[in-house]
Amino acid sequence: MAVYTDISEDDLKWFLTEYDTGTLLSYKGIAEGVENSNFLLHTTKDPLILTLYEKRVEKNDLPFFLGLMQHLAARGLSCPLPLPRNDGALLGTLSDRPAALISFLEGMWLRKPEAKHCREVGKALAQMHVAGEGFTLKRPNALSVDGWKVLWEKSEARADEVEKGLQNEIRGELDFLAANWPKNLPDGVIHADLFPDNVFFLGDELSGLIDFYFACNDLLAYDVSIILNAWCFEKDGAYNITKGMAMLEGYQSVRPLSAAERAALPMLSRGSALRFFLTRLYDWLTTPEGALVTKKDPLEYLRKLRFHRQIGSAAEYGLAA
Ligand SMILES: Nc1ncnc2c1ncn2[C@@H]1O[C@H](COP(=O)(O)OP(=O)(O)O)[C@@H](O)[C@H]1O
Ligand SMILES: N[C@@H](CCOP(=O)(O)O)C(=O)O
Repeated sequence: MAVYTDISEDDLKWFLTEYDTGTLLSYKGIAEGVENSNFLLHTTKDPLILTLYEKRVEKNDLPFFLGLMQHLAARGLSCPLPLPRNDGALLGTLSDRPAALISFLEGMWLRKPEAKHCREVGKALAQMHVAGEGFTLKRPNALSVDGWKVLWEKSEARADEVEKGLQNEIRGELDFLAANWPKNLPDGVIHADLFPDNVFFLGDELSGLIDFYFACNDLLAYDVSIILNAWCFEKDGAYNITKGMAMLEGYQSVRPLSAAERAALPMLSRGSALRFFLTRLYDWLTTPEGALVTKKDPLEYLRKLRFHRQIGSAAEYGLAA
């Protein structure tokens, strides 16, 4: 699932009068996704995605997300483009939610990505980092070290229900990362959630990136650590160095990592594993039984975090010297 808010056909038709979309032929809710309600619309013109922004998305951040998609698309990155209303605004209101129409991107996400796909993802992330230069709006990363503490405080008391000993382990990890978090690395606009379900392929060719709703300004190499975590581990928890090597080669074919970024990669990977552990843990503990949304396993990211703790240098991820 992600259809948290239902819409009526009459309300949708009324909403569309503000846009140059052609006539509505059909619409349906999209089951995938976690954060927002998404619908696929067929009209007499191009197909469109309608997104209703739900409670975890801060309304004040929407101009950043939608403006970023425009900025990246204008610089040649394949990503959805928000459709302006007749008055030029990118946002409207539907069923009492902020709502936007964005272009439909062809392709589908890969359930079993291989090393060749990881190379394409690395390359596309670097292209996004380069294309993001010059984007003037700013959005600090709410899910970095300070945000992790806030999130942890909401789950801490019940953490041992998920695994005994977690309270102590995570407290120690947060203190360690706060004391050792890298500074003075190159920063810019990062995607911050470039998981397999947010990258579309047509055959083996990457057709585009979606879901910019965690995008923010942060360390570029932190985004690299996120894709290593999201793409390069197998279902049994093993790190696949062939995938890591391909991904890092793909990234560096567009934007070579500096020596300081390379050295920081194990720490950044530890941090990004903790970040996804914490959001998943919070959702795990708070999503009511029977809710239609599929809960993601926090322990998957705890295992990744433990793996990164014993990494000596980025060469162990497959980073060429
Ligand atoms: N621009 C798009 N083109 C095609 N499909 C899309 C597009 N945006 C979203 N989708 C579909 O909607 C699903 C959920 O979108 P996503 O942005 O990941 O939602 P959420 O932010 O709720 O996680 C995607 O997996 C995809 O199937
Ligand atoms: N990628 C995150 C969850 C966010 O889901 P998305 O559907 O918005 O990409 C995770 O796996 O924990």
